[in-house]
Amino acid sequence: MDAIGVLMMCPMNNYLEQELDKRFKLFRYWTQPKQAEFLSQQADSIRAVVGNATAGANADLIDALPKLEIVSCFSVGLDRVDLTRCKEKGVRVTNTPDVLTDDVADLAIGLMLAVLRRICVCDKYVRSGAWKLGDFKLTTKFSGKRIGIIGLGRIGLAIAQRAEGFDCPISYHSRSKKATNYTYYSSVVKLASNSDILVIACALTPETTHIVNREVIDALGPKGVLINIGRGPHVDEAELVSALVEGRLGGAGLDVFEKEPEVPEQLFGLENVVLLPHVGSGTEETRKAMADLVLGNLEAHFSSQPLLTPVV
Ligand SMILES: O=CC(=O)O
Repeated sequence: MDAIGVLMMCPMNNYLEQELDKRFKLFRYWTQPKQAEFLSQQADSIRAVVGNATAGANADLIDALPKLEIVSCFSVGLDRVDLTRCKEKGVRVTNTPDVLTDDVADLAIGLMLAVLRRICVCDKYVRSGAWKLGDFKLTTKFSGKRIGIIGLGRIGLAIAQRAEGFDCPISYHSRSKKATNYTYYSSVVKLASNSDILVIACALTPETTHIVNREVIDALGPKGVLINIGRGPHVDEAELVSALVEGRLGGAGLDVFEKEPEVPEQLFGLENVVLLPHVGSGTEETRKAMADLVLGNLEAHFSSQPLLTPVV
């Protein structure tokens, strides 16, 4: 039997790439100089697409691949996959939930601590020799701060559980109230006005795009801190930047940006902002577990076994 054609959309993980190469006929989309031509030439041999948070499968790609059976995402977020088109065409979709929850939640707490305690600025202070000239200024206590979480799914819940260890009261906003003792707000603005730290941990959908807008930022206020470990487009970034520059927001810890890897340069000089290059799940352990899930889903699909983490 001919090897099964798998199209990988962009470089994402060396181990995953090597294993795909061993088990399938792997096409690397990013190495194709003429992608439209390549797609029409290989249209009949590609049966799977492997995408991630940067490049997935949009309607054009799905339509260009008539033999496509499965999109296996090396990410938990599926905002780069046209799920509606996949459903229409009977294309299965999988992602990598659970295995990355700890890392993303750990990083969210790390960002809160880094922003409030100015950890990155302190590090620069020591390295630059400034400490010899005087002590670092006082910062803001983290333990006990009121945490508001947008999205109480797996990751939101893991953040809440960690923050409880710091005696932080937890509230949340989600589409519906959950069976928990945390305080529920049906409005994001109300959540923000009752939080010291607002964390974005929901999926990116048309409904959650710019869920953090000027009104929410103003409700969080000049002492409030925004943490985004979700997706850049959850936040109206132009509003965020002006609020930070004008001192209308107390600080921000951002792992994601609207047009990453482009990051607004106005943020570079701000001490109350911590900027990370979308590394929520970026540990050796977790990326290996994510790769194994992608491979496991593909193997299951092509041997007619139940998918490990089906979405569609
Ligand atoms: O951003 C990363 C993911 O969705 O897994």
